[in-house]
Amino acid sequence: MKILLLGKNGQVGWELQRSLSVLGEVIAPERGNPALNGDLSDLGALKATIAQVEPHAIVNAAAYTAVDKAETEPEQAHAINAAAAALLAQEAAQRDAWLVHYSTDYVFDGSGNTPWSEEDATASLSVYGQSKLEGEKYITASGAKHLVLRTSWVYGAHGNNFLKTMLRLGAERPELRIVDDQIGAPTGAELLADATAHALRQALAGSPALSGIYHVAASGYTDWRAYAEFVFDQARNLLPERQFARTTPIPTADYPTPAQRPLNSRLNTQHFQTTFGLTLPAWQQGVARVVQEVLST
Ligand SMILES: NC(=O)C1=CN([C@@H]2O[C@H](COP(=O)(O)OP(=O)(O)OC[C@H]3O[C@@H](n4cnc5c(N)ncnc54)[C@H](OP(=O)(O)O)[C@@H]3O)[C@@H](O)[C@H]2O)C=CC1
Ligand SMILES: Cc1cn([C@H]2C[C@H](O)[C@@H](COP(=O)(O)OP(=O)(O)O[C@H]3O[C@@H](C)C(=O)[C@@H](O)[C@H]3O)O2)c(=O)[nH]c1=O
Ligand SMILES: [Mg+2]
Repeated sequence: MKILLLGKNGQVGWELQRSLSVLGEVIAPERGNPALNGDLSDLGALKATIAQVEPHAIVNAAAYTAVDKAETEPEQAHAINAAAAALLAQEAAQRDAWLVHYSTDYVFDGSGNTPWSEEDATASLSVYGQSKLEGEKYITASGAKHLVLRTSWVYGAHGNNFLKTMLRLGAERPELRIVDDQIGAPTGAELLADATAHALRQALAGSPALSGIYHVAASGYTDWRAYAEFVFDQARNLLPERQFARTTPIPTADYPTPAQRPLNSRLNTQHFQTTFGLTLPAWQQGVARVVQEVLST
């Protein structure tokens, strides 16, 4: 079993190097390596890499994830999140290989307050979300066997994310103003990588009928301010001698950003849990572990 992993140095890619290793040989090219190039902005090189590896499964954890920057770099976001996804799907279809790909809560407009299901209508508010949505559409239309895993608010000890930003800023400043009207589930890169490996194992052994879009996120939900407050509570318990910022809740209108973000990012994960027989734990569990890991390094 050969698995081609793209984006090995990202939050999720880093954890996939570990979690996929029990399924077979994981080949994870660096981008820009002339011998085996994993650059998603070079479609010719990407095609050659796939031809050289002849994988049974392609797992794509690479993406353009700079949400605000994407507003002024739509071509780059589109190239990585949509055009490269289309090529991966085409190459997977030709070889009858599985394609695992990640998408986002930002494909939704964030209306209402109930969790979004897979079949709910998409309407992205941002360039990033639109580019991810386009990538999804290419994949689902390609005929390739696919697992498109939509997730939310990813964090991990490795890489950049809101949790680590909070620990850094919270140690420097007395007060942080944080939005409390955007709700969602912080999802650990470790959880996502483990869930991916379990689902892919079943997909490889099972039927193409498992092919589809799935929502995969930790259970429960919070808002960004309450999430930050939980992070600081954990941090204060671990390091009582240190000071961490107090947080002040603000509405999204008071925190202007280039990209508009959905207010309701909750994802209904029932379909994923029942299809693959997995239980997605409460978001607090992984956050507590990663706070501990980050503060001990
Ligand atoms: N982060 C989040 O909160 C969420 C992420 N997702 C999705 O989950 C997936 C994984 O995200 P996450 O791990 O957080 O992302 P990261 O931003 O941590 O990692 C993305 C990786 O993609 C790589 N990459 C970017 N451009 C290219 C390129 N042209 N060629 C090759 N590699 C490239 C980056 O490389 P380099 O390090 O060199 O820049 C980086 O290692 C993505 O599909 C993302 O859209 C979904 C919901 C939430
Ligand atoms: C740093 C900071 C952020 N915020 C707000 C801004 C924003 O609404 C929210 C989160 O900020 P971030 O920039 O970390 O979030 P963002 O980069 O938009 O995170 C998103 O990334 C992409 C890749 C996804 O797919 C999404 O699921 C989501 O995780 O917190 C504050 O209110 N105060 C602050 O001090
Ligand atoms: Mg970000």
